[in-house]
Amino acid sequence: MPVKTIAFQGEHGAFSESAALEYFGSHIQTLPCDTFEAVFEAVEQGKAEWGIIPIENSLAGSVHQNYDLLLSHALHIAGEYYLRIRHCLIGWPGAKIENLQKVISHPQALAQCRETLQRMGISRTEPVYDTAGAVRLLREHPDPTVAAIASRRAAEVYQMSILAEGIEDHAANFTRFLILSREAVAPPPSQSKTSIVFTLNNRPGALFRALSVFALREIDLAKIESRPLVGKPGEYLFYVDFFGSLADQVVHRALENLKEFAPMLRILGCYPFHPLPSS
Ligand SMILES: O=C(O)C(=O)C[C@]1(C(=O)O)C=C[C@@H](O)C=C1
Repeated sequence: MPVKTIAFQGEHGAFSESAALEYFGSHIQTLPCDTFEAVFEAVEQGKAEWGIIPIENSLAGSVHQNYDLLLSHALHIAGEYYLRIRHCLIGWPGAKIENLQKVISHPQALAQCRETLQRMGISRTEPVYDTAGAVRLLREHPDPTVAAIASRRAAEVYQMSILAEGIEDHAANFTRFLILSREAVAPPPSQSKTSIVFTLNNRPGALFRALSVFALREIDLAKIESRPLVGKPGEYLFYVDFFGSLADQVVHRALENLKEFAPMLRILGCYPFHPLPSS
């Protein structure tokens, strides 16, 4: 059986790569990409069968750029995966936490460890495009006063020392990843989630009315996110995830109802739901 290629943003050792390996299994080939946009393009152009992107974190919140990319590209959400994010403070062998002057990492990782860094007396941080890339940079520029935040795997890949482990501000630190594909997966009959995006005409109660199409049918919402509608200041796109499958009559009826007054409605994907693991 040919090996499947999964595109992810970052370098070998990134959390996105760990999520891909856990979701698909270790027999896959991973394709590092510089940007999230490049992940979407790799899947569109057939360089990878699937893509994997972070969409939200339980401490630092949503990855807004990926909501925007879901809209500007025609890929489908084919799955989701929650990864427990355990951050390490990684430095040069012999480096000491008390001598650190700067910590570099992906902005999401810095945000997830902000309070711990403060407690350690480290106030200077610098964003880098991914966590594993921060460790590689550290390796290329030997300096015992600089450390990176990344996974244990990244420390192993670049053979650097772990100065502290589990430095996230809260142990319940999970990032939800989405799996992207060119083709929509067949709606799973049960235990599914569906993701949609829609616009509304701004009038009193518009969002209340939109959400009532789900509430009246007892469809359980999982997440709502709003993003600016580019070109129409003051207007928004609403991204909603709910429990249920496109194969369910009740979901079908809710979406037909929403279409009656939503100027735009797009289904981003219907996929097997992945439970949040316990921390
Ligand atoms: O930099 C990485 O290792 C990534 O995979 C990116 C990313 C993110 O963008 O949220 C993924 C998981 C963690 O939340 C921190 C960083």
